[in-house]
Amino acid sequence: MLANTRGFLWSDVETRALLDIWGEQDVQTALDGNFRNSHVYRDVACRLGEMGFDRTPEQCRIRVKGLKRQYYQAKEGIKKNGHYRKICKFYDEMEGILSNRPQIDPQDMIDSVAVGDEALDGTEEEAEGIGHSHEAYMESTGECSYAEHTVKLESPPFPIPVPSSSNGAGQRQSNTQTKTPPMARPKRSKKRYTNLSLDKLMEKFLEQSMEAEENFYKYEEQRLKVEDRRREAEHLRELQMLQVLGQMFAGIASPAQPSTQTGSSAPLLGQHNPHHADHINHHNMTSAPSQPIVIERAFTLSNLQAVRNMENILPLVRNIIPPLNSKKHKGQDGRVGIIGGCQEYTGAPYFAAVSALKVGADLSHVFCTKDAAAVIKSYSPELIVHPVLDSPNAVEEVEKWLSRLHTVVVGPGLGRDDRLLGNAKTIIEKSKALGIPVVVDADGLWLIAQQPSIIQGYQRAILTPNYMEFSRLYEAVCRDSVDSSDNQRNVVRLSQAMGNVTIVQKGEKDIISDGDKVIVCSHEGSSRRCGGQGDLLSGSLGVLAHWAFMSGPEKTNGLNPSLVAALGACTLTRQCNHQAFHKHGRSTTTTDMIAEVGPAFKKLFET
Ligand SMILES: NC(=O)C1=CN([C@@H]2O[C@H](COP(=O)(O)OP(=O)(O)OC[C@H]3O[C@@H](n4cnc5c(N)ncnc54)[C@H](OP(=O)(O)O)[C@@H]3O)[C@@H](O)[C@H]2O)[C@@H](O)CC1
Ligand SMILES: Nc1ncnc2c1ncn2[C@@H]1O[C@H](COP(=O)(O)OP(=O)(O)OP(=O)(O)O)[C@@H](O)[C@H]1O
Repeated sequence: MLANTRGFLWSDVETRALLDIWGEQDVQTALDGNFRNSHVYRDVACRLGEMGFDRTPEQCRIRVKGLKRQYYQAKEGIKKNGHYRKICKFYDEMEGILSNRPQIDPQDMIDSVAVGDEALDGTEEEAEGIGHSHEAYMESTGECSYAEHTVKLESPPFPIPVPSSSNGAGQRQSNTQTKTPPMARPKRSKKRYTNLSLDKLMEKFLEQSMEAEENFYKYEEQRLKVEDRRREAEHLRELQMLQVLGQMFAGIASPAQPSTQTGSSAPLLGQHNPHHADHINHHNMTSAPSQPIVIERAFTLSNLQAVRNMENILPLVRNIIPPLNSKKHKGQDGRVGIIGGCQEYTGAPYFAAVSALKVGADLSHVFCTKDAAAVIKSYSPELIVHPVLDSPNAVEEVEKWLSRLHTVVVGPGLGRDDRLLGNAKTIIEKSKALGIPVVVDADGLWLIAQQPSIIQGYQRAILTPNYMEFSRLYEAVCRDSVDSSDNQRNVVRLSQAMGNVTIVQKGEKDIISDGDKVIVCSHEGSSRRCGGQGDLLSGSLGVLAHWAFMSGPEKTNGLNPSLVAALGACTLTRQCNHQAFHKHGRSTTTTDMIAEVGPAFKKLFET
């Protein structure tokens, strides 16, 4: 369990908050000289919680341990080669805290590692600073990469000499001795040999650390280049297609509509387009030079004439809806899997799964914990409920079904238990390997905020954060706080940082972006905000995403299928809200909205 949370990302803001608390005089005093410090870290975690950061005492302790390790490594690095400071991002903060404490010479730490049990006589704080160097290094890499990008440090190719310690003095070293400044320390002839070789070991260790770090960045750079090339090729294809479409539209444009065009010539590159509708705005927000702007031109050309308001873009959603006919068999119009549902939350997965059915999926599966399954089944006989998510072989159980599913929706009612989140992570990875569209909502987004790379760059992923979930994601990925004055820019920026994964930021207006284009949906809903509306959205989106990806570019007018699906799901959810509110007013619940899915769908997409 702990292993799952250990690597989870700490944002800079969170780390600074931790350091502020940990660096306080009373905390330091409590830690000083105390071998057992769990009560102190309980207090630290509690205070961190009051600041809005949900961390366990153990996570705080491990994070501090990693930071101390980095700090001592950096300090040692400065002594040795003067440019090792970069390994410790929070060097100044650590220096401010630790320099006020009794000095511990890094060499002492090395000595202590070599003599093993010697550290036991020091405080736990000191022992933490020196032990588990590999783990600490792995943590240190969490500073500049995500958990799965940790750089593995090779063990030294030679054994670390551990002197036999039959001598009691060799086994135990007093507290004061550990803290004695190196100059005043009595010489220990027996250890001199050990110290010398450990010096070399330390140098080698530092060299390997830097080499590993350099390699990591090298590979990361290569990976990004390959990704760029792939995206360029994709853009080129899109461009060609859109140009053809643009020409077609230009050819059929009637002279009776000259006011909708910017003249016979195409709009200037990057020029603001005055014909953007109030409800739906398409912007190419990419500041990259030629290609994306040309795409905007082609895109705008075709859409200037076809898209003027919400009613005009709905045909794209209509296009992707599979026709009903008697030749089809059960399952063909969609088999959706919801990954979520635990003891506390049984409504959310039910809402998502049943909404998927009501939109038009043929089969809707829920993969939940054992204790949630009977409850969810009792809500609806239409759902296929698998009580597997907390079983020891959860992933294998889900995997049996995965290849038959068309979409998975991860997160509604999942909860934040580490084991369930770990299983959800593996299920996402397996879905990606199968190319299945993945919608991530609610607690699934919590997981992604901890480990964005799970979904980063997967273009069939759609994330549906509410404002809170968005801020959490944004801070974790962009290492910045959201700019509340420019939501569209925030959404584009997050999408780009996530490798053009589609983001749907839900709210008063839903902002949808794939990092390249933005759609703003402000279809009329209501002011009733009962819980579960987001689940209706994610379940509907699951089905629409499958239909959109199945349809092909001619049906979506070259627009990213994720954008079309997202616009459809947002519009539908808001319409359901509108209709339900019309009937029930303040007493509207998500169940009332689900009852409106059929009529709302018909009104929006089938008339
Ligand atoms: N019937 C069921 O079974 C349902 C189960 N559900 C399931 O519950 C689980 C947890 O989901 P969650 O959304 O409550 O958790 P999380 O994101 O931590 O939010 C916590 C706090 O964030 C805030 N906040 C929220 N939205 C905001 C906004 N738009 N703008 C600003 N702030 C906002 C708000 O803080 P407050 O206003 O209370 O201070 C809130 O208390 C998840 O599995 C989900 O699927 C739901 O689907 C509902 C139906
Ligand atoms: N202020 C608002 N005005 C109109 N519609 C809104 C508003 N806020 C949210 N919505 C709509 O409600 C739907 C769900 O968004 P919401 O922010 O409630 O999600 P959520 O918090 O994830 O929901 P859940 O309760 O399922 O966790 C979206 O379709 C969104 O468009």
